[in-house]
Amino acid sequence: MSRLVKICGIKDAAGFDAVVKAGADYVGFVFFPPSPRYVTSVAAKLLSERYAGGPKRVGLFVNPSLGEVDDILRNVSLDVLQVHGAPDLVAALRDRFGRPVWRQVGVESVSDFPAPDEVADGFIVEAKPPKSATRPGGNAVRANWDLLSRFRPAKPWLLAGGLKPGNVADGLRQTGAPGADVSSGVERAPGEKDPDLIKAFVAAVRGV
Ligand SMILES: O=C(O)c1ccccc1N[C@@H]1O[C@H](COP(=O)(O)O)[C@@H](O)[C@H]1O
Repeated sequence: MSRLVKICGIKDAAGFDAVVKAGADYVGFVFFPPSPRYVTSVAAKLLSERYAGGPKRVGLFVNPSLGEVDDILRNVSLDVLQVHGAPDLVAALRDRFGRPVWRQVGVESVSDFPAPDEVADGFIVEAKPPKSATRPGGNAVRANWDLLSRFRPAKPWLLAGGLKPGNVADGLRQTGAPGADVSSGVERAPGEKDPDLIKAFVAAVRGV
């Protein structure tokens, strides 16, 4: 089985070009202003236009209003919406925008696993944020892989949280996840992507 790979938090041309060159399946733009990876929709559009084809564009939102997502989609074409928010919000976004919506979920126990009847098109699964965190994701915290080896949803999902080139293969094997999503593990400083780490991360996923 070929695993999927998403590189999230791209905000400049060097990072975008590295994702394309490495052959990742998805590139993520963070539309959450407090994040060091925040990018405007205009900047995301300019980056997206650097290549025809290439990775699918994922927009990351934290509890957005429908109006906010609408404004962003007027500027940049996104293939997938990745959302921190309740299942009801996911359903509303799917209805309104007619494109796949993935819900980002923090898991600490089996009771945090999404319900089998959730309408999301997929899940990004990571650890819950530490109490001191200023954002709900992208905190470089590794999920409980042993717990996730019991997560077998009917929908596609990506393992996230604290992944790096050196641990992603183990994470995928141990959890059986169909793919991986990374942000801080391919950075040299918060928000600054490192092309060599992006290349190494994608190669590590492809090697599983
Ligand atoms: O990256 C962010 O700044 C961010 C902000 C708000 C919500 C999610 C965010 N990132 C996502 O979190 C996971 C794990 O990231 P990491 O590899 O541990 O840094 C990933 O899906 C990011 O896209």
